[in-house]
Amino acid sequence: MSAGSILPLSLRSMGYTVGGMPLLCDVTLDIPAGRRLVVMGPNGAGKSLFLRLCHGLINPTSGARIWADGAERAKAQAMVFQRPVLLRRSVAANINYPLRLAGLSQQHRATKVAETMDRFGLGAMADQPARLLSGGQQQRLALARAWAMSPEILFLDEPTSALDPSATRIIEDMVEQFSGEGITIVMTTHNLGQARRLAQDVAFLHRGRLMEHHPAQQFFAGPQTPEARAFLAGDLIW
Ligand SMILES: Nc1ncnc2c1ncn2[C@@H]1O[C@H](COP(=O)(O)OP(=O)(O)OP(=O)(O)O)[C@@H](O)[C@H]1O
Repeated sequence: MSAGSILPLSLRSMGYTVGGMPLLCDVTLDIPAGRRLVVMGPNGAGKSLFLRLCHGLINPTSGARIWADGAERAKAQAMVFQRPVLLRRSVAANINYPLRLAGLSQQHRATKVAETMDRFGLGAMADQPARLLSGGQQQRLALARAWAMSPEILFLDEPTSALDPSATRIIEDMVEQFSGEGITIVMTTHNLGQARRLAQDVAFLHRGRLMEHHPAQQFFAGPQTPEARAFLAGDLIW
């Protein structure tokens, strides 16, 4: 952990119960800086909930989510969803808006927006309405906008599940670039090939429980629970 870092993120017996129904139970896990963690599991396992709890969109109803800097909701983090949430504004304005909310000066913002568009090939679309971009371009913009906020950790909830293979490839390349810059990645995916390509660590959830948390090689070579074995074999849908 570097001085002032928000990482590791420590989850201690974290749970989330709604209306007496436990949706996530007793998750204990450390997310250290600089790793790519892929969260896997069948439909309804609790993957999205896990990400939303980590990011702070919702709070655990039991246990704890502890950022290393002690903040209740760490600032140096961002989340990107399966369907990008974009403003009815231009591409450039979409990147600019959260920077303004974060209090960056106009000059600093202008530099950052230009750098971001240039870096991710969005310059030619700067003035286009963001919502008219293709799905792949919109997701590229959502990731670029998140990157512009200089996050230490980025949560990605099935970022490519609505995209075709070439758009998926671009997003995977971006994830690898972010990771190469030291940004910690936590992402969910249903795509086993993608998980194998991107994961350094795997957390496997089933019915709201963390069944396995291992380095990716170990998980794929020898899953330890019958549920994870069945999942990797394509035999566990729920
Ligand atoms: N606010 C809520 N109130 C009640 N139930 C919820 C709420 N949020 C999620 N759930 C339920 O919790 C379970 C886990 O949902 P979650 O979206 O995290 O699953 P997931 O692993 O991401 O699934 P999928 O792979 O299908 O996207 C599901 O059964 C879902 O219906």
